This record gives sequence, C-alpha cells and structure tokens, in this order.
Amino acid sequence: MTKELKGIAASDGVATAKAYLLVQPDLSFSKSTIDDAQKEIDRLHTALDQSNSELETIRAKAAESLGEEEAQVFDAHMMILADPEFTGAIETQIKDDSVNAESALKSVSDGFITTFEAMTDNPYMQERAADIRDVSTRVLAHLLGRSLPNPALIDSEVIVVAHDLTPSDTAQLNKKFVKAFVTDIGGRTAHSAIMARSLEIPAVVGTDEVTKDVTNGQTLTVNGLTGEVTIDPSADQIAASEKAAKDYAAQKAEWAQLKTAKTITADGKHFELGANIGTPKDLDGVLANGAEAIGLYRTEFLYMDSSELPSEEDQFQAYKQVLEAMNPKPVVVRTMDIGGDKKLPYLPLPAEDNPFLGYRAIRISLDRQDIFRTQLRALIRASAFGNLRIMFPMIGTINEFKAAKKIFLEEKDKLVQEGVKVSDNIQTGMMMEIPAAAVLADQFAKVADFFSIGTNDLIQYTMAADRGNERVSYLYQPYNPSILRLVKHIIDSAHKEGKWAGMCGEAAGDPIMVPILMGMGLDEFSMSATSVLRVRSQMKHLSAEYMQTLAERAVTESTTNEDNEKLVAEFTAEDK
Ligand SMILES: C=C(OP(=O)(O)O)C(=O)O
Ligand SMILES: [Mg+2]
Repeated sequence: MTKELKGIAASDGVATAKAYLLVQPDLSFSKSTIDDAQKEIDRLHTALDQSNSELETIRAKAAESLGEEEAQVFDAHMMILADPEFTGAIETQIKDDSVNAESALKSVSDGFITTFEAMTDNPYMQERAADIRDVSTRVLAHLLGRSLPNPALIDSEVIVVAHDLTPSDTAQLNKKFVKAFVTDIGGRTAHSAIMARSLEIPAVVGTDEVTKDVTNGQTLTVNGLTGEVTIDPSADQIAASEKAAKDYAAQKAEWAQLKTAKTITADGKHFELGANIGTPKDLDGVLANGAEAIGLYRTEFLYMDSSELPSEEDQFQAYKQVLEAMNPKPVVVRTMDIGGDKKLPYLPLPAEDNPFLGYRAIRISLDRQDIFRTQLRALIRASAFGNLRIMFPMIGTINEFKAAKKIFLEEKDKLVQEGVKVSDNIQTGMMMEIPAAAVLADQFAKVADFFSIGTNDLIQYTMAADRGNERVSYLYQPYNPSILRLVKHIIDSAHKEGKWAGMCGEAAGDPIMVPILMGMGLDEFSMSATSVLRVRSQMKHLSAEYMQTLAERAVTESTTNEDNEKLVAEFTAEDK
C-alpha cells in the first residue's frame, strides 16, 4: 500500500528504484547446554565456511567497485576465520563447557576483543579487535540462519534504506548502483549528508521510521529536493517522480553553462565561490563545477580512509596533488578535525557523553603534537606547489590559536633550516564555529589571517541543537537573527583588520542565506561542489548593493528565522 513520508532534504536529486535495507538483523540468542559437542562443532564449521565464501564474494566486489585498497580489510577478516587459535578456542569451549556454538563463539571473541582493546599503546592490535568483532558477527549470523546486509554486494540499482549511515558506510556506497538513500535519523549537516552531496547521491534523512515501513525490494521514490519519500508509489506518482528527475537534470544542464564564468552579481560585484572537499578524489567534482577555490579541505577523511595514522609522505602527496590541480587558485586546508561523528578505529578515544563538546579537532592536535606536527610538516612541504592556506578547526580561545600558530611556525622554521623549499606566503586562519570565538571575533581578527565561518557547528552550539538530531531540527535555524548577528560581527571584524572572511558551513550554499551573506559582504562562499553552479546562477540575478538593505533589516528588524525567510522572499522576488 502506498505510503508517504516526509524527512529532511539532505542531497539534491530525484530517484525511483527498489529498496535495499541496510539494517542489522536481530542476532540475539540464548546460551544452552548441549549433549552432542561434535554436532555443535560441525555447525560452527559450516558457519565458518559460509562466512568465508561470503567474504570472498564481498572482497571481489569491493575490489571491483571501490578499489584494491578498500578491499584489503576483508583479507584480515578471512585470516581470522582461518586462524586455529581463534577457531580452536571456540571448539575447546564447546567441548569443555558443553555449550552451544553461539555462546562459545561470543565468549571467545569477547575475550580476544577485551585483550586487544586494552593494548592502548598498540593501534595495530586495537584495530584487530574491530576486525574480530566484525567477523564474529558474520559467523553468528550464519549460525542463526540470518543474513547480514552489505553495501559492497549491491550490484543493481537500489535505494539504500538505513537507520543511520556513518561517514564510512557512505564512503562504501557505489554511486553506479545506489540511486539514493533514506534514513531514520540524521540532519542536513551530518557528515554522511555532506558526503552524499559530494557524491551527488540524492538523500532524505530524519524520516523517523523508514526502516519500519519499508521491506527489501519495495519500490520507492525519493525526492532529495523536497524531503519526500513514497513507498509503493502508484503509476502516476512514479511518472511524477520521473518528471521531477528530468526537470532537475534540465536545470542542472542550464547551470552547467556557467562553468567557466566568473561569479558576478547583477550590479557587477565579484564573489569567490569555492568548493569543500574531503579527499583528492573530489577534485574532479571541483573542476567539473567550475569552483574558484577550495574553501575547505576536510583532511580528517585522509585519516579515516587509512588503517593507521597517515605518514608525512602520504599526506604530502595528497596535499601536493590538490594544490597542484588548483594552482594558482587558493586551497584552504583544515587540519584534522576528528571527534564528534568522525572517528578513527586506530585512535580509540574514550567514550564521551557529549562527543561534540569533547575531545576533538584542535583540542586533540594540541594534545597529540606528534600527530599535529606531522600534518603541518606535510602541509608546509606541499606549500611550494600551490596557493596554500592553513586553517585550524574548533578554535575557542585566543590561546589555542596562538599555540597552534606557534607550532606551525616552529615546523616551518625547521623545514627552512633543513633546506626544504616552502612558500613564504602561507596564510593561517581559523574556523569560526564556536560562539565564544565568534563573540570575540574583533580580537581574533588581530591574530588570524582569515576566518571561515563553520555554520554547521556554529548553529548547533549557538542554538544548543545537535546538528544530527532530527527531533531538534526545528531549532537548527540558519536565519535566526542570533546567528546572523554573529555572522555579521565576524565579517565586520575581519574587514576592520583588513582580513577576509569566508563561510564553509552548508549555509554558504543555502539559497535563502546567499542573498543575506552577499549583503553582509562575505568575501568567499565555500560549499559542496555540486552547489557552486546553482549559487553562481542565483548571484547573477541579484544586486549586492540592494542585498545590503536586506542584510541590515535581517539583523535589526527580524525576530525569528521565519521573519527572515519572508524578508528574503520579498527582496529577491523582483530579481533585484
Ligand atoms: C564546515 C564545518 O565543519 P564540519 O562540518 O566538518 O564540522 C562547520 O562546522 O560548519
Ligand atoms: Mg565544524
């Protein structure tokens, strides 16, 4: 029966396809005493064999669609299945304790996991703990006759349906087959949504219940522009969805004509439109969409894609590739922002009640200077190959900025002493995403070379509303005058000191925010590469001078987010 759901529009585009549920099955079981140990051992071996052949298939598919490097994780899993220390311990426990295979498997793997996780100074062994957890879940599923979903096995066009997707789940989605995704939870600025936009996969998040309503193979239509999802659509609804997809494609083709144009407003003012990237692989999208800069390179994905801390050389190669491809256009590289929803398996951090308010980003870098200095050296060496700007994330105090800058200068001096060629024109700036820093922007503007406003975090911290929690998404208000006053103060403070201010949070590409930011004189707008041409087209039709009046009224007269939505509609209605 047809059912309609409404979620948060998280990535533009429209799709119709069959649902693929990426949901963990129920793997609960009870411990039981058995008489026939050999029978349990045989069951165990059948499950081990089934797991092995499944892993062989997954490995082959992953190598084909995602590359050899991504596929290698499955080799480690197959090695565990073949390790007599692991399988032998399970057999012994079945025999000695007369227990069923499920409980012997669980107790043996828990034992290994606890031992390996305790080796806090050995990241390699800690990672093995994660592998054992994965493998034992797979074997357990086979023992219980359940099947685990696996994104690598998708080989026909589908719409992925999940409770939530982590950034690493999203990275595994193969754009060729995954036409869209829909989740129960999440927000527009969660990192999986940001990645969906750079992969150009339409997405609707925060539907609350999609995993309960949909079964595998049911047809879905997904509209990532409006947040609408239809389960089992009628023929008319499918036709309407196909028309919406066609209209969107036509709209994109029109925007594409602006690819080589500069971003000039109706009254002749130029704004710089940059793109946000997560890895050098995103460069294709940046170039295809005619971005004038990279306003945010989120380097934490380099750490997340690796199975250990990336070496100085590996980082150098990645940064050099991006700088060379963009040269002479500027590239703002942000130092590692791990924490919050971005985790590293080989750098286990203690569980925190409030990870977004916890040990993350510059707080880790200043504490783990070994990691920070390696990254800075790689960046400074790469500076000889393009127009590098370094940015520190999550700066809350002047002392944090000064400490980070001091370490940067020390590493730069060392490299110069070593005779390494480096640029002598590297700007060092900061993310403006913590309200305490935004309020003191006038003071920060004396020490930082530039600001880039991170609205994704600035809004969540100012409104006290988790950016990934759909239940409080009504409070996630980019146009609330409180946010706009902070944004204006940041821009004005930068300008007073002769510095520039950009924005790399998702609001920079928001069609309602763009006119206000133009009026405030924001210098650089950085967004998902796929939004660049839409914003260039929008700016072409607006007068920057007229938008100054809009911006002024938005911070002085309006009292709510909705007031400002109306105000923007008024000011942009006549293409002023
Ligand atoms: C751009 C930002 O950084 P991230 O989304 O990576 O937290 C932000 O907070 O706005
Ligand atoms: Mg942030």
